[in-house]
Amino acid sequence: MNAAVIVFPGSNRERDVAAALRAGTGSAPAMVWHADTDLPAGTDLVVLPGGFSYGDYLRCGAIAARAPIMDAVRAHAARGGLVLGICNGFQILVESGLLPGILTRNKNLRFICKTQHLKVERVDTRFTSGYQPGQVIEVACAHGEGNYFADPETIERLEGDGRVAFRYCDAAGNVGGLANANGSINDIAGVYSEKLNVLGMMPHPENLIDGAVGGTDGLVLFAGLAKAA
Ligand SMILES: NC(=O)CC[C@H](N)C(=O)O
Repeated sequence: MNAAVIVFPGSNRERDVAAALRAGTGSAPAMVWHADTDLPAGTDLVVLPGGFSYGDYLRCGAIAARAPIMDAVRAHAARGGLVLGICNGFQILVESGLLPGILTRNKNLRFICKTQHLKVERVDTRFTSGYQPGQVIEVACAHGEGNYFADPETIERLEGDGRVAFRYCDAAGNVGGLANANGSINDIAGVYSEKLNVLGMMPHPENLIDGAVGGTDGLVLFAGLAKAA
C-alpha cells in the first residue's frame, strides 16, 4: 500500500504514524511537506498526523487546513482515496470541510493525556475491517481540543448514516459517563465522511502498535487498511 504522511510545521506524531504504517502495512510511507502541492503518484492513503500544526494558533488545525498540500488532499478524497486524520489531523479535516462538525476545548478546559477505551461502531469499513463487531479497544489520548460538536441535524445524519466510527467507553464497553472525558456530543471519538473513505479520530491508534508498550489495538487499524487497499 502507498501511504503519504503530511508533515506540517508543528506536527509531532508523524514519525509515530510512519512506524505504525511500517509495522501494519509492511511498507514505509512517503513524508510530504505541507508546502508541496502534489501527492506522490499512486498514493492510496493520506495520513494527517497529530501534533500542534502552526502552534495551534487561531484554532487547532485552522491554518493547516489552508496549507498548499490540502487541495491535493481534497482532490484525493473526492476521487474516493483514503484519508486518515488523527487528533490534530482530525481537527484539520473538520477545519478543511472534509468532515462535518468542530473540535472545541475539552469540557474540563485541560489537556487530557491518558489511555482510553473506544467502542468500534462498525467493522465493514476499510479502516475497521480488522476489528470484531462491538469490540472495545484501547488507544492513547493526548489533546486539548477534542470536544466534538455538531448541530442537531448533522448529528442525526451522522448517526442515521452510520458515520460514527468510534465512541468513548469504559473497559466493559459502557459508552459515555466518565469515559467521555472531553465532553464530545454522543460520546463521538471518530467520524467518517459520506463515502466512508475519510476517517477523523481524536485518539491515537499509532501509539498502540507494540505488545511490549501498551498493546496492539491500534496496529489492527493499519494492518486492516493494507488489506483493504
Ligand atoms: N496530539 C495532538 O494531535 C494534539 C492536537 C491539538 N494540538 C490539541 O491539543 O488538541
